[in-house]
Amino acid sequence: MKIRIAVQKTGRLNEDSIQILKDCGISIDNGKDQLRALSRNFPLEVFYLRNGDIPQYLRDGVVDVAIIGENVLIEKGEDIPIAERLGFSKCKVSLAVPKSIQYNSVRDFEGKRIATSYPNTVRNYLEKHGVKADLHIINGSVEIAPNIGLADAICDIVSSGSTLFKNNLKEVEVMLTSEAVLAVSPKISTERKELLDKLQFRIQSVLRARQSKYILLNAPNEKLSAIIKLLPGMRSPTVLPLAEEGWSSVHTVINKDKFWEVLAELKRNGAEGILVCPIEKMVL
Ligand SMILES: Nc1ncnc2c1ncn2[C@@H]1O[C@H](COP(=O)(O)OP(=O)(O)OP(=O)(O)O)[C@@H](O)[C@H]1O
Ligand SMILES: O=P(O)(O)OC[C@H]1O[C@H](OP(=O)(O)OP(=O)(O)O)[C@H](O)[C@@H]1O
Ligand SMILES: [Mg+2]
Repeated sequence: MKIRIAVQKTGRLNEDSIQILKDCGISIDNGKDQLRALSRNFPLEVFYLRNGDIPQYLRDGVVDVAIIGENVLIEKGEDIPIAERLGFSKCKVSLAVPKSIQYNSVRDFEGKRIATSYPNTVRNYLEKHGVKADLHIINGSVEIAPNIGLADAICDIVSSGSTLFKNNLKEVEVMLTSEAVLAVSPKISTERKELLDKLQFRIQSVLRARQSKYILLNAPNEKLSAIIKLLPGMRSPTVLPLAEEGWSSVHTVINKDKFWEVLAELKRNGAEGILVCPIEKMVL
């Protein structure tokens, strides 16, 4: 019995999807042009597919789980449950208009032609606001549509905004935010659900570790209580005596985004020799 996972064959999600499996200790025997591969050390079979096709494979139960952009699920897989948010490939799906247009509100889209690869998302959003527009469905290079007279506006993925900028467009409505997710087939069997639980346990340990740093520092004993107050830690920091009398070493785990804020405070309170190390896995 194996759990069957779909990952994107080529594109934005491919590398990070394989990396997260690797970080979970799952090695995949992989020929570059293979569409299907097995893991050597986990009961897992990988299918390399187009992101846009994955919702249907999940619905049909042809694969059990998938790493997919949440935006694609919202567009064509609202019936498919998400088991885990994976924290990479973060982006928005937005409406944009030519820079020169004076934009007031979503009502400005009434009767306009909108080019997009996300027709359901746009339709639902506009319907919610009581607006009717004319959708022009295209599969790529959407941002060029207004410049060639194909549409008045577009709806597409926005990340840094540089594609919009280069095409003289401005973002006017953010319809949704997205990241890569682990999605589950509604038809997954009980046995494969058990394998999913094992996989998910590993993924959670990896994601938690990615969010955290292990820090070590030295401090004179009389400063310890002030320093410990600055450090949240998993339970409470470990304090070990240094060989030099009157000094201790403090070890703890800290959220990677909080670290820089705390660093200056630690130094001000007498911490020295501060080391910050990555964590590979973290189980609570
Ligand atoms: N510029 C971006 N920044 C961050 N994430 C993005 C960006 N563009 C796309 N994504 C995310 O990555 C996913 C895959 O995008 P990509 O362009 O590789 O594939 P695609 O052409 O949409 O799909 P397919 O695999 O069906 O060809 C998107 O659905 C979205 O979730
Ligand atoms: O805001 P930005 O950082 O510029 O990113 C947004 C662009 O990225 C994606 O295209 P991608 O590069 O994946 O090309 P594709 O159209 O071939 O999928 C998306 O379709 C946008 O065009
Ligand atoms: Mg793309």
